Amino acid sequence: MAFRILITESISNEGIQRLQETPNVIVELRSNLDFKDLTAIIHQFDALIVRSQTQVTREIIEPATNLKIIGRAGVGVDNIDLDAATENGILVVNAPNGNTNSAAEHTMAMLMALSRNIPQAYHALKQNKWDRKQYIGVELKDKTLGIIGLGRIGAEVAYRARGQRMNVIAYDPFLTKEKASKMGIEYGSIQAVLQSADFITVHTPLLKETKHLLNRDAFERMKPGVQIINCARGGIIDEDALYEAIISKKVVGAALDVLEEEPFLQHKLLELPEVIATPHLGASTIEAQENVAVDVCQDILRYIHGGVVRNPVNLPSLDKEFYRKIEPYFHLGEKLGEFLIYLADESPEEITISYAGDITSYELSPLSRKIIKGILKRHLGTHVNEINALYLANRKDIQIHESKTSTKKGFSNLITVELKTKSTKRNVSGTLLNGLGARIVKIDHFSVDVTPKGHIIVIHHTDQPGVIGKMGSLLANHDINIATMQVDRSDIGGDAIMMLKVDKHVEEVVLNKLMMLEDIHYVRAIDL
Ligand SMILES: NC(=O)C1=CN([C@@H]2O[C@H](COP(=O)(O)OP(=O)(O)OC[C@H]3O[C@@H](n4cnc5c(N)ncnc54)[C@H](O)[C@@H]3O)[C@@H](O)[C@H]2O)C=CC1
Ligand SMILES: O=C(O)CCC(=O)C(=O)O
Repeated sequence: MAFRILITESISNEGIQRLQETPNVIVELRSNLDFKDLTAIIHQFDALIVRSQTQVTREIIEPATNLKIIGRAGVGVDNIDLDAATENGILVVNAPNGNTNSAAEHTMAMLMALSRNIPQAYHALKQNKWDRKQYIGVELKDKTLGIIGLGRIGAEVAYRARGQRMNVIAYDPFLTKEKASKMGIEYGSIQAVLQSADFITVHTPLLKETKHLLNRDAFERMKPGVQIINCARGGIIDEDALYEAIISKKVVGAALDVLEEEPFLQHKLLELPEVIATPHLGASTIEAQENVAVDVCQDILRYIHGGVVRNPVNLPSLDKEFYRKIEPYFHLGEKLGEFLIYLADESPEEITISYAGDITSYELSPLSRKIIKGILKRHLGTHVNEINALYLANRKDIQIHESKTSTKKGFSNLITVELKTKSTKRNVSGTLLNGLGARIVKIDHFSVDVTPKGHIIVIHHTDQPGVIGKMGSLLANHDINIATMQVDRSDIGGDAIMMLKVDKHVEEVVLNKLMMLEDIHYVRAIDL
């Protein structure tokens, strides 16, 4: 079946072409959709690509029953309801690197236009006013630029501002004094930035914690005559507080590329002569648009081809080399989860995943997600995937524990998954045998050696002469061929387990007959 991609905003052809050239991919460009149209057609698509204007809310995501991936051609994902995407198992990818330069350059353009009143002077000239007194500016040299948020763009702005011979002071929760000093800038608390800067530029994402970061209280702490730049997100600045600070002359200029509601046309801030603005142009360069379109489209193609996406937003990111090494364990882990859930008679309450041996040198959370997916998918079906596995487990009040030890437990690598229900605990262990692939090597306290693939019957019985024979005859009577058999027991005449690999699915009626045989405690038919 074709993979259908909907693109709702203008993105560079460089990216679109790559999608269009891929066999079995259908691309629809629909930049004129309103909310209602989008809600009505979204179920037809496997992927959605947006920039910053399309609001991908829960109301869009919930009817998107076929949607698997949302690509954001840019950095900020505040227009996408990530919780709703994660809950619905939809991967979100973005393009975080492609527009860094452009946004940093735009910030510098705004800073310079602001300090020299360029837009206002140009506007006056266009109205035949030759006014040189009104538009006296200030030099940037030796002024202090305060940067709040020293990530990709903030750091690029810092380097450029140093080039303008400005002093730079920055606050970012991840910035250290050492890192700041290596960059030739000063490390400061947010208060220090607010109090000492002549110009303040914000470069954080819009989050709960950064909403109205520059509020009345923040403006009060600033130096009189400060100027403000926002090329990040509307909402980081409280617009009413900024308006008041300009009216009171505390703030003498503001350059805004973004406002809380976009598109913005008739905003009270735009009426103030101290405010200059652009219509969210930070990333609007040929280069940035090509970069982000190519990056996001390539990630969508990687997804289609089963590869590792580079810029996942709601999944841990995996590097290619790491993925190559851990991928065989993904298969084993998911199969262990699928196997184990068949042994549980009640709903799972706790899942404990224990890793032992060399595998513990890797970051294991992606593997744990696969195992949990394997456990949940028997009851939740294809709805569960590695994106929402943790969320769904959480919603079902299943506790997840993970432990690891580099000490080898009989195998160079061993994964043990334990499933606790109200009345039982069952566990299964698996390993990757060098050159031989995945094996289940332990079920509860019994040792086995079974490939986690195909049709398997697990029989728990009492170790008695004749049990195996009766089983074999019953299966033969139903035309079920046994391919391999494994038996282990705790002691002579004690608890025993039998694992039969058979050539076809075993029907319920046959299982019931097996259960009726003497000395049988339980029987499970597992299809992996
Ligand atoms: N105007 C435009 O067209 C564009 C806007 N952007 C926006 O620019 C912003 C920055 O983008 P990037 O630098 O790529 O992101 P980034 O993720 O590389 O950097 C964000 C930084 O903000 C810091 N931060 C988070 N909370 C903070 C807080 N409370 N106080 C101080 N720092 C905090 C983070 O630690 C991080 O270092 C984003 O909001 C993004 O959406 C990005 C590209 C273009
Ligand atoms: O031009 C765009 O799509 C907006 C870019 C942007 O704001 C971002 O990447 O966060």
